Amino acid sequence: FSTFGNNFKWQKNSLTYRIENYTPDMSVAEVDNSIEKALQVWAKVTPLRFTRIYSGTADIMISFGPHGDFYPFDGPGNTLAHAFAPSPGIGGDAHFDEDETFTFRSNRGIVLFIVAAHEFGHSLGLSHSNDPGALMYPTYSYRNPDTFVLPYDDVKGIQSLYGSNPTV
Ligand SMILES: CC(C)C[C@H](CS(C)(=N)=N)C(=O)N[C@H]1Cc2cn(c3ccccc23)CCCCCCNC1=O
Ligand SMILES: [Ca+2]
Ligand SMILES: [Zn+2]
Ligand SMILES: [Zn+2]
Repeated sequence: FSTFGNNFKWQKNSLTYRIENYTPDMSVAEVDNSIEKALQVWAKVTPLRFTRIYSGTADIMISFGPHGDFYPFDGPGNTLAHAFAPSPGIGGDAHFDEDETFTFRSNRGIVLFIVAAHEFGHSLGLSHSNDPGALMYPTYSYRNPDTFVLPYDDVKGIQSLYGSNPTV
């Protein structure tokens, strides 16, 4: 695993997130569920807790499609999404490329849950791993969201920043 360094981590365990808009590829409920599960992947192994807000500025602002920062997207395939390391403002935000076809669990598209879990790794301070089985490996690979378990390399990485879950 690798991180952006110890000064690129949240100084609080309670974080807010906001889903600013939706992809037409999936139902609202499927997008909400994919995002919530992707955040729970990280909450399960750390003291981090996530609260959804519906207006104003959240720590993690989630959006699909054109979004006016310096990283325009690149059409279907290629880069699927990007996210910013912890910091005020755009830090933590996750942007998904609307040119992708996102799916809930089908491998006939890009599984939003997997991409979101990877992006939130960045939002929390992880950069890439060279372990091909790691969630934070630089390239996407299909995994069934219903049976997904966070690989150990990613658990070590996130716990190196935030420690383990005090309730288990
Ligand atoms: C890990 C993801 C969830 C997030 C990362 C982006 S990020 C910033 N969050 N680390 C991602 O999109 N990686 C590319 C990397 C990539 C693979 N290829 C590419 C061809 C061109 C450009 C990029 C790529 C080869 C062809 C396959 C293209 C489709 C899949 N794309 C990827 O896996
Ligand atoms: Ca793309
Ligand atoms: Zn962006
Ligand atoms: Zn990445």
